[in-house]
Amino acid sequence: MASIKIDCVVKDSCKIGECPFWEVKESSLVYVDVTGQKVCKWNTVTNKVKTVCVDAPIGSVVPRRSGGYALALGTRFAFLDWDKECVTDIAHVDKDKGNNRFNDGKVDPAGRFFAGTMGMEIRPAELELKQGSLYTLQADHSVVKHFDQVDISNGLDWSPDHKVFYYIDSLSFTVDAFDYDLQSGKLSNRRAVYKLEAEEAIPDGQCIDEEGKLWVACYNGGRVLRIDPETGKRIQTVKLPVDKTTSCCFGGRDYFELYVTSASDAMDEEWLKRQPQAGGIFKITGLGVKGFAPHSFAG
Ligand SMILES: O=C(O)[C@H](O)[C@@H](O)[C@H](O)[C@H](O)CO
Ligand SMILES: [Zn+2]
Repeated sequence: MASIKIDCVVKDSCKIGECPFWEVKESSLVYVDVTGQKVCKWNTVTNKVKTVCVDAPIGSVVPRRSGGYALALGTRFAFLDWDKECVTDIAHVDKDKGNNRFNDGKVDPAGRFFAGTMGMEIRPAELELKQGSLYTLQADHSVVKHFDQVDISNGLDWSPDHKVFYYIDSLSFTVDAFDYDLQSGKLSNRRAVYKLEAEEAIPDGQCIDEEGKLWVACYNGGRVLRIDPETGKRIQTVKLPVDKTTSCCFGGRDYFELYVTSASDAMDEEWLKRQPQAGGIFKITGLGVKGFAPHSFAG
């Protein structure tokens, strides 16, 4: 097996880099800076980062079949025309919760956009609890609410056979699974499949590989974990040179590279001096396993 290599490939520092996905047609990585209020695209060929500023904290960006992107922005689902840098609002959630914002999101294999909300943080992981919900934006632009009582809605993905939905509510310190009905988009039978150890800190973003194992980024844990959801065991730990690893996705040639986002928010000068790459994007090669192309929102 090739040895694992970790490179900081984007040095421009995000406050909270999040929600990366690979865009094959431009060999680019698209991601957000949540509190920096930016959608970013790093072109791996030109090595340039292009950003579009938005008007609220942005939880997630996903590709859209008809072109451009769908966003979970503030408490709105919206569309982004990348070339015109134009955002169009589509639907509003959590109208009764003025202090909420969207967080992580991803598109299911049928083209539904899943994204969850949370209360606004005073500091990382310090917020009013149980304010969040998990939502789906359907292809017809209607919104479905799956459940509420969420602390920090975070990483999500689907099993390779599409029968299981994996989900992280960060402050439960577990990775959960639901039975998934792809036909209806309904979730049932919630259970925990992995409980984080103390040094793994806070579970944040996640993605699945072709073997059905989960890669979980650990906020304040400076690592990504590979979890076997069938056995509930951790198979592998890959440590990174920054503590605030936030999310990950597969990309690059044949989806063999794992890209990891990170945050620099709430780090003092001394901490930033020790970890000057905080907020950067990292590429991990040599894992010997590949992931999937992202799905695009159908509407
Ligand atoms: O990266 C995210 O998903 C959130 O936007 C962050 O706010 C972190 O999850 C949180 O700070 C960890 O506690
Ligand atoms: Zn996250």
